[in-house]
Amino acid sequence: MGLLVSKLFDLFATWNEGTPSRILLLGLDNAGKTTILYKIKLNENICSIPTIGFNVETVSPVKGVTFTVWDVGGQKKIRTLWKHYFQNTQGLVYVIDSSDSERVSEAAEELHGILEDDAMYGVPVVIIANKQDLPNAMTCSELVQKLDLNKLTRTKNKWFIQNACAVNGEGIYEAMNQMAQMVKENKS
Ligand SMILES: Nc1nc2c(ncn2[C@@H]2O[C@H](COP(=O)(O)OP(=O)(O)OP(=O)(O)O)[C@@H](O)[C@H]2O)c(=O)[nH]1
Ligand SMILES: [Mg+2]
Repeated sequence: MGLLVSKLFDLFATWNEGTPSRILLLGLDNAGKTTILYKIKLNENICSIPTIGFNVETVSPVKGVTFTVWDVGGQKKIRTLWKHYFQNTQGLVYVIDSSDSERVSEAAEELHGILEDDAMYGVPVVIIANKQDLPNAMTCSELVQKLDLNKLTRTKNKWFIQNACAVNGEGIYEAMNQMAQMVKENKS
């Protein structure tokens, strides 16, 4: 009997691993979300246009891990649509244009707004400090301050910040690997 239960448990674990986790990819317009999505999916630099609506792709950025990634347009007038994608989200990837210091407070406000929603309670967050190739890109430690990331711990969201450059792919694997770990920890 014990053996049967153990076998069933293993079977369930395998099945559960194969189920894609639902990941939401958000951030202000022009942050680089769509560029990141297709870098992961195709390992190519696509010529992106601003997203009106969303893109969704199933990707396997890390061995043994499958994500369904929802990339939702970030223009101000369509950010009110973000909340319709929150339900059942298992991880949030929040993308920042690190060279855009003028809009970093707007990016912070939107991030905290997302995480105030009940549906996002406890959802782990990976912040991608994108566009590190551009001059005057803010560093991760600057962004921790400017985005007030320590507040997230108080709202029960584990977080991690990763430097990246979507155009050459630097830091993208690391960000996804971290997301995979955090989603796994959150499930168990
Ligand atoms: N220099 C540089 N440019 C980048 C990087 N990542 C993205 N871009 C450029 O930034 C611009 C916007 O990228 P998108 O991926 O379309 O941005 P988005 O976040 O999807 O924007 P919306 O769909 O409007 O919300 C494009 O011209 C990209 O080529 C990066 O790491 N470095
Ligand atoms: Mg886009």
